[in-house]
Amino acid sequence: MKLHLNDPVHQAVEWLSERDEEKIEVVNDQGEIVSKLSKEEVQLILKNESMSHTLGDMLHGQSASDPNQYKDILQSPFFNDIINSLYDGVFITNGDGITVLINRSYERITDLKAEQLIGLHMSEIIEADYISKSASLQVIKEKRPVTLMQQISNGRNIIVSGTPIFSKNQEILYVVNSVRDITELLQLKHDMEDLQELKNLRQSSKEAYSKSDSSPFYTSEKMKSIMTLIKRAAKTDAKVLLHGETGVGKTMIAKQIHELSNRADQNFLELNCGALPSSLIEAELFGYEPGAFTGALKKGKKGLLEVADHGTLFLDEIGDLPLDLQVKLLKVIEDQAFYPVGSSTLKHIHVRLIAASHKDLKKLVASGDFREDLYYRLNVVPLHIPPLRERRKEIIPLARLFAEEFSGTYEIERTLHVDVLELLYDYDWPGNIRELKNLIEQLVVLAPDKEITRDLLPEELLPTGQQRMSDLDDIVPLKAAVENIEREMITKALKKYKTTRKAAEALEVSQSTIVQKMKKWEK
Ligand SMILES: Nc1ncnc2c1ncn2[C@@H]1O[C@H](COP(=O)(O)OP(=O)(O)OP(=O)(O)O)[C@@H](O)[C@H]1O
Repeated sequence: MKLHLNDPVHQAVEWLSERDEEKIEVVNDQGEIVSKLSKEEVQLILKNESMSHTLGDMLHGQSASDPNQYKDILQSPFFNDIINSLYDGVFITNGDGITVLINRSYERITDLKAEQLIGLHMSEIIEADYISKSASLQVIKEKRPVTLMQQISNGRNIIVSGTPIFSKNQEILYVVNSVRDITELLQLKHDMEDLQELKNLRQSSKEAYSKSDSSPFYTSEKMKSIMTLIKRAAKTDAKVLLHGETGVGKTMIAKQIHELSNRADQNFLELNCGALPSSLIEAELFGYEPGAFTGALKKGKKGLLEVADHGTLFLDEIGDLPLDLQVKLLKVIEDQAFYPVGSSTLKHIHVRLIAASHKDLKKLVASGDFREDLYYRLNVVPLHIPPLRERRKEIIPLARLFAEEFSGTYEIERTLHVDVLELLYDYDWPGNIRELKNLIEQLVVLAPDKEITRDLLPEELLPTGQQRMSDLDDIVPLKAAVENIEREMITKALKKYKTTRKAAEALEVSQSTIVQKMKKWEK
């Protein structure tokens, strides 16, 4: 015979005493067996229950009054294996707030051991300063899941989410807390990001290696949009003013503007206004008549303005042009004509001017070092060329291009190991593309094997803490050693001061010395 959950308890008592059966089956509305009760169990429960209660009340009451029924589960090896395999910490208290179980991850995160905690009430754990506050006590008080931040005695911050487990009559049997270390969470997030970065890097270097045509110029979004402007400006005769740190490729861009313009089959000439003294700049720009000044060529010389007629003249480091020459240049722009030094014959010209500066010309105007009228004349199309570190996407394709180029020049095939590419990518390149190009040339020449590996990289490219001591035992010709030190010091100064002028000041040499040396290393 079966009894229903709604049948009174006394019916079960009577039924069991009349028959000789061991167990009675209790079913629900669907006829499913929900429990099998023995005589002993019924008698035991009867001690606490009234005879008028139903079997349903009795069964629910049994779970409420006996949390020990879960004790076996909590102590079973299988359950412990599961709990210990979790990455998150687990901390379980009973409904009174007494610790009954913690897993290994909790021990790892908090440095607290099970032996220290099991059996202690949460308030004792707080009192002992093991934790700052208890999620379990709050869960017990509020009878709902709670998430809070706790500080642990080892100094870590953790997030605890406590969830109550209720009996059928809504009493809390246990509180299960899952615990996460915030520092670990952040670390995981960083690891994920690093992994993604590395994947992108390997992907982009793979793509770069598989490209057959070597034209990786301007793969970054920044440079692509600058190229759009360049193409537009190239179609006109508008003057372009390029601004950007040394070595970012201003000269190269000026050449491209020329090549994209309808002057492409005429001359493109360049004058570095920072590398020559004022009198020589004047002679270079305007040319001179025979015997115009001491040391002048006998037959005179055509100025760049004249040679560049119908073509393009690129005035690099325009910020270094002395004020008296600024006035003369302004006049050339206004008149489209000039007098060579020592001559009374006016030369009419039709030259496109492109100027460049690593200095902020607006500031020079403000300080009175650059004429405002000339600034506005030159600044028709202003273009800022970002430093390489702001367009890192280009580092790897460029490095690869230079490695190919120099492999061809020196007739030795050299490729860059992916570790090297990663370090190149991470470096800030104070000397920009020029510095990158110089380094790759050095590496191609010096690498003993086909693949260029990270041990050949200069110290400044290695992550901090992995830097090598200079190999002082190597004997090299003194000239080469001095040059290496010069190069190292200039690179360091450029990295620190960002501009050739400030680097020159710090190294107590002229700015043109630095520019000349960098250009020499480039060759
Ligand atoms: N996009 C590029 N692709 C390949 N090589 C480049 C690129 N941009 C620059 N370079 C190379 O980098 C070196 C430095 O470039 P460039 O002389 O144009 O820089 P710059 O900004 O004019 O420097 P400075 O201000 O010192 O005159 C040159 O050897 C140039 O060929």
